[in-house]
Amino acid sequence: MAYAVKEIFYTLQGEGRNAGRASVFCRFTGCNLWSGRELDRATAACQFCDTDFVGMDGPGGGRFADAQALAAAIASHWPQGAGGKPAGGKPFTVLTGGEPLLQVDADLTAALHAEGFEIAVETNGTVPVPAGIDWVCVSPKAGNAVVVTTGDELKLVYPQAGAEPALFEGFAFDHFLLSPMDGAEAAANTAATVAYCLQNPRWRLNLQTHKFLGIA
Ligand SMILES: C[S@@+](CC[C@H](N)C(=O)[O-])C[C@H]1O[C@@H](n2cnc3c(N)ncnc32)[C@H](O)[C@@H]1O
Ligand SMILES: Nc1nc2[nH]cc(C(=O)O)c2c(=O)[nH]1
Ligand code: SF4
Ligand SMILES: [Mg+2]
Repeated sequence: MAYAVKEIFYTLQGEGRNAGRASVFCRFTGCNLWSGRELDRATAACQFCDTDFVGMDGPGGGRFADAQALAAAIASHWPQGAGGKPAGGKPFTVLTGGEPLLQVDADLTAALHAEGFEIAVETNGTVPVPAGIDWVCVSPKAGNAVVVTTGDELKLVYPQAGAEPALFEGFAFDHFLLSPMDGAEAAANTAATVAYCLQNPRWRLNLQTHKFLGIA
């Protein structure tokens, strides 16, 4: 099938347990919880999104006709070392969006594995995960039923009325992370997140390090 991609870029993963790891980000167009238009934000199922995922007009974006074409485009962003081989370290890609699992399928994960990639996904947890994802990060959104209750890290934006952390503690994840909600109340949300983690040591603070580093 074809894939609609907003942008592809090479940076350090800014968040979660893979923070600091060199990564090719592939941002898919579109989300099931918001149109991406500011006019619709106040009535959307997810209202605090910090990301532009509309269209295919970003760097490296476009429509890719099949899985091989998209996997090759992602691979072209990984640095080449001596002899034209990938530079040291296993090539790593983060599939995000928008909601990547509206488009990611087993054809794409197989094509990325054939290119040598380890594959992470950032998902809102409302769509089942296809075969072949190596690292699953679920970030629940209040009011939207989570169907992905197993994975590697559960990264909850805090605070969200109706998505209190305790609701997710029975899920089967290796890591439970709390991210302060960015936006107008970022400073207060950061203080509240620190206080929550101090009171509830099961949860660890997650910071969006790329934002204060000033990298993509
Ligand atoms: C833009 S989303 C795309 C992936 C997927 N749709 C999701 O929500 O997980 C990537 C990550 O950014 C987080 N995020 C979005 N807006 C945020 C905000 N205002 N503050 C903190 N994290 C935010 C999401 O919760 C998610 O973990
Ligand atoms: N550096 C960097 N790390 C990220 N981790 C998750 C991101 C996302 O937008 O999904 C993101 C992003 O956009 N940039
Ligand atoms: S689910 Fe993810 S991409 Fe969709 S609006 Fe919310 S944060 Fe943004
Ligand atoms: Mg982001």
